[in-house]
Amino acid sequence: MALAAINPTELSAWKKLLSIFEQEKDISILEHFKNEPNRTEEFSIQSEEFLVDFSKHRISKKSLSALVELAEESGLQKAIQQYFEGTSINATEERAVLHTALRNFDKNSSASVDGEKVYDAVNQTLHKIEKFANSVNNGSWKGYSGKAITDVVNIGIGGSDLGPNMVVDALGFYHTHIKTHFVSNVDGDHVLESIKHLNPETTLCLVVSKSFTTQETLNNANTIRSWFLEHTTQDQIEKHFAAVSANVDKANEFGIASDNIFPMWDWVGGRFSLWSAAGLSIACAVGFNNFKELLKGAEAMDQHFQTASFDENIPVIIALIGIWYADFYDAESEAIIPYTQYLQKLASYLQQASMESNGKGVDRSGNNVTYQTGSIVWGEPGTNSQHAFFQLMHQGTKLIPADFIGFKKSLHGNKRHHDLLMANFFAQTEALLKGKSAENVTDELKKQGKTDAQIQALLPFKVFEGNRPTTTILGEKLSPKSLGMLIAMYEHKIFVQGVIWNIFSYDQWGVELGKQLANAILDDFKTNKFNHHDASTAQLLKAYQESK
Ligand SMILES: O=P(O)(O)OC[C@H]1O[C@](O)(CO)[C@@H](O)[C@@H]1O
Repeated sequence: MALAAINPTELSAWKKLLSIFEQEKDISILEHFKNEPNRTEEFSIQSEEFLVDFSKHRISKKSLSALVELAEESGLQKAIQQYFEGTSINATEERAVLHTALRNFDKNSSASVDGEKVYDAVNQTLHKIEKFANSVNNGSWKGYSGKAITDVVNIGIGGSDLGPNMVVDALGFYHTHIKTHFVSNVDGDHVLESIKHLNPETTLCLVVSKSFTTQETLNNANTIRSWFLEHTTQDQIEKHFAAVSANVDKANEFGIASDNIFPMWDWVGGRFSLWSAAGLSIACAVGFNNFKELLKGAEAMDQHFQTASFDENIPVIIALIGIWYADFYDAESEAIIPYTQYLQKLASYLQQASMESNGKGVDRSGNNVTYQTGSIVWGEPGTNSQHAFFQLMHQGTKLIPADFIGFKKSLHGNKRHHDLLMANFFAQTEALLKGKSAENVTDELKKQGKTDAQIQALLPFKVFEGNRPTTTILGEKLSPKSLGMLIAMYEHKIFVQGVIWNIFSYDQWGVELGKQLANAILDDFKTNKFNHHDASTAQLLKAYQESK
C-alpha cells in the first residue's frame, strides 16, 4: 500500500505550530540564543563527516519539538520504511522509489520490487560499470583507429545530465586523465561547441536516457553519430557509443551494441539516478573506486536517516526547517551556498531534484493543497555570490533561509586561501544573524569623522536588521564519500517534505505539456499555419518563420 494521505493542516502538531508561530514570530534568533543557553549543542548534529548547526534559525526548542511531532504524526517512520523497502510510493506511475537500493551494499537488504529482491540486479550492473570504467581508464577500450579513449561525452538531459554533471565537477580534484563533457540542450550550438575540439578517434559517447525517447537526447546523439560518420564507417560506431536506458529496444534501434547497453530501472527516478549506470561518466571521470566511495557515502547517510531519532536526524531536521519557513513564515525560496568552487553545480542539480519533486499543488487525494509546498531552490558558491546577490539577502525584503556548506580542509592545501574562504563563510552567517545595529553604525561613522547630521542621514542605509536564518553544514573535506552523504541528505530532505506535504514527490506530469506543444509547433513549421495559436504566440511564430 502506498503512502497514506494525511492533510498536514488537520494534524494537531500543525495546529500547535500555528499557535507557537503566533507567540514566537517576533522573537529574534539572538533572543532565542539568550533564552536557551545550551542552544548551540541542542541545535547541532554531528555525523560521520558533517557538523550541522541549525541554531541560527527562528526556531525555539518549543517549535522544534512541535515540528518533530509533525513528522511523527505524518506517519514519517512508516513512510521511511516503505521508501527503503520498495513500496510503490510513486503511486501515479505505480512505481517504487528505490534509488537507495543502488548504494546498499548489504546482501541481505530487503529492498524488493513486486516481491523480487533487487540486490543481485544492482550488483551485476555495478560490476558491469566497473569493467567498463576500468577499460576506459586503463586504455583497453579502443576507438575505431585502435587508439585509447581520451574523452567521454555524456548525452542526456534533466536527471540524465544534472546529477552526473554536478558530481563530475564536484570531484574534479579526483579526476583521472579522462576528460568528460556534457551535452544536454537541444540547442545545436551546445552540441557543436562541445565536440568542436574533440577527436572522434578517441571520443566515447554515453547516451543516457531512461525513456530513450527524449527529444533533446536523441537529436544530440544523432548529431554526434553523424559527426562520427564523417570520419568512420557505420560498423565502427559501436566502439564509440554506450547507452544507459530502461528502453533497451530503442537503444538497439539507435545502433548501440547490446553489450554496451546498461540498464536503468523504472524504480529509479531520473533525478535520483546518478547512483546507477547513469553515473557511468562519473565512474570514467574519477575511476570506479571513487564512484564506489560516493555510493558508500550515500549509504552512510541512508543508515543515519533510517536509524537516528527524528530530533537528531539531519535530513528530517533540515526538511522540517524548510517546512517551518515555507508554511508559517511564507518564505518562497531557499538558497544553497557552498563555499567551494567544486560545488558550483550543486544548486542547479538540487533545483531539479527538489523542484521537479515537490513542485506539486495537488495532494495525495487529488485535492488542491491549501498550504505552500516545494520552495524555489537557488544559489551559487561563496565567495562569488557575496559579490552578486548577498545584498538582497542582507538588506532586501525577502526572507531567504540559506544553507552554507563548507569544508575544514581544502583539497590543494593552500592554507592562506582556505582561511580567507572560510573566514568569509563564518562571517556571512554571523552577519546574517546579528546584522549591524544603529549604535555600531554611529560609532563607525564617528570614527570616520562624520558630523551628526551626516550620521543621521546615512544611518538607515547602513543598518542591517540581521535575524536572517542559516544552516551551517561544516564537513571535514570534500571527498567522494562526503559528497555522497551530502547528496543523499538532500534527497531524503525532499522525501520527508513530500511526506509531510502529502504530495507525490516522484512523478513530474507538469513537464509534459511544454514537450507536447513543442512537437505540435514543429509540425506547424512545416505547414506555416499558426492561427490556431493564441495571438501572441502566433505573432512570434510568424516573426520567426519570416527570418528563415
Ligand atoms: O532520462 P530521460 O528519459 O531522457 O528523461 C530526462 C528527464 O526528463 C524528465 O522526464 C522531465 O524533464 C526528467 O524527469 C528526466 O530526468
